Formats: sequence, C-alpha cells, structure tokens
Amino acid sequence: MTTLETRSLHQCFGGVQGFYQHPSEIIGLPMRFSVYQPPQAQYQRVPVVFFLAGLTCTEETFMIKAGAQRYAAEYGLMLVTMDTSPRQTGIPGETDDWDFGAGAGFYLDATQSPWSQYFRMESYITQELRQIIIDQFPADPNRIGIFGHSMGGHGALTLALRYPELFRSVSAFAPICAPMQCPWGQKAFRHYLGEDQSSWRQYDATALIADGRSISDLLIDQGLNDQFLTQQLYPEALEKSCREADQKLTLRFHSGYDHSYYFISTFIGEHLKYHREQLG
Ligand SMILES: N[C@@H](CCC(=O)N[C@@H](CS)C(=O)NCC(=O)O)C(=O)O
Repeated sequence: MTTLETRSLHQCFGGVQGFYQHPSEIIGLPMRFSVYQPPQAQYQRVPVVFFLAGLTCTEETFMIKAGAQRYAAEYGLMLVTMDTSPRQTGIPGETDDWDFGAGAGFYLDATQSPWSQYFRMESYITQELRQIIIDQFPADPNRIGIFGHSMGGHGALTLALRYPELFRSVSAFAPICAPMQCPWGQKAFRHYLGEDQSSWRQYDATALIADGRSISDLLIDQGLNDQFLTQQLYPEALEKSCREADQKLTLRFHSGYDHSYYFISTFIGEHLKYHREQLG
C-alpha cells in the first residue's frame, strides 16, 4: 500500500479537509491530491465524488474556491481532487505553455514520447488514486461519482463514458465538450496522442457518444458570459450528439456567468445534490 504523506489537515464544517502527497507508481513521480471527509465519514463509509479541475489548477484550487465542503457535509459526500498533471518531469518545455504540459494533463494516457513516460492521468485516477481512496479512507467503493470543470469537465465526461463501472454519476461545469474540434484539445491531443486522429475519438465526449458509449444521466451547467465558450467548449456539439444517440442530458445555460470559480460556487450545491441522489 502506498505511503501517504499528510501535508495538512483542517477541520471544516464538522469534517476534515486533508492535503496529501505520495510516490505514484503509475506516474513515476510524487503526486498530490486532497480529500474532504464529511462528518458522516467518522462512523460509516460514505459516497465519494471526484472533482477534476481545469487548466492551470492544482489539487488545492477546487477545495479553496468552490465552497463545496458546506454541501458535502450536508449530503454526507466525500470529495476528492487531484493535481491536473505530473509536475517537474524534466521534459523540456513542460512549463512553457499554460494550456499544455504542466497543469494541463487532459486526463488521458499519453502515447507519444516524451510525454508518455509520465503523463498518465487516466490510469492514475481510475486505478491508483481510486484504490488509495477505497483502501485508506472511509469511502464506499460502489458509490463513486465524477465531475469537473473545463478541461476537468472533459475529463469527467470521458472517464465516465469509458469507465461506467467505476463512476455511477457524472456532471460538469463548462466542459470542453468536443476537444477534437477546439484549439486546446487539438494542441494537447497532437502532442500527447500523435497525428492519427482516430486515436483521439476515445478522449472526446461528443465522439464517444456518437460511437455508442452512454451513461445513465448527465448534468452540465454553462455560463453564457464564459470567455472560452465559443472558441473552446462547444456544448452544442455534445447536445447534438446526445440527441442523435438518445443520451439523456440536462444542459443548462446561465446568462451573465463567466468561466470562473464564482460560476462554479454558484451551482456547486445543486451538483452535489444531484450526485447524492444519483449515488443513492
Ligand atoms: N491562465 C489563463 C486562464 C486559465 C483558466 O481560466 N483556468 C481555469 C480553468 S480552464 C481555472 O479554473 N483557473 C483557476 C482559477 O480560476 O482559480 C488565462 O490567463 O487566461
């Protein structure tokens, strides 16, 4: 069992907010993550929701900015967040861009050198981190959901579609819905996955649904004043794919809201309520 280094613990809404680091076998480097344990976790295993953050974020961003712990305590949900990529890999140029490399792992397993040696966030989350949460925290392994924001919304959608046996509920804030079609996704996929676009489809929620993958339900919130909406996010492409495939989708547009955590914190309570209901 991997040894966790506890970086800090904080009492929060009757539960415990913890920040951890461990030597990751799958990444081959130290990885950081954080867990909020609600008060109910003191005496029983509780349902869990993984949150995947967006570009430039770390394992701290959501826990500091989303205001989620109040609702997690109310609904008895454990929250798990992780860093958005491996760090300090030594790969030349890994910190040159804010939308690629460090802070931009895109929740996939890279196949192209040099990234493929370390950038394996898909396996890290679905195998190693999931197992740590089940083994070392009072988590109910049969009630795990996933959600995320922007790049992390893309991650939540694609991991839920690819691993329906692992994640029983899914939602997203302003997700990158069709990464094969937008500049952020094309840049990342070209470097991580190579030029052959047939290998990109498995990491594109709109394509996965068109190719027959499905999930029981899906909730997405999107601000209409989001500075990335028209260039990068393409919710209408996902909506079309869902409609054609008969995939259930609740896509809500909100006038005035931008891409920030002010938007996320406004709707976080509704997302956690949704996950609590879906997870039973
Ligand atoms: N660094 C970019 C913005 C990156 C950005 O907006 N990241 C989003 C996710 S895509 C985020 O959550 N940032 C962290 C924050 O708002 O605290 C810029 O300067 O335009």
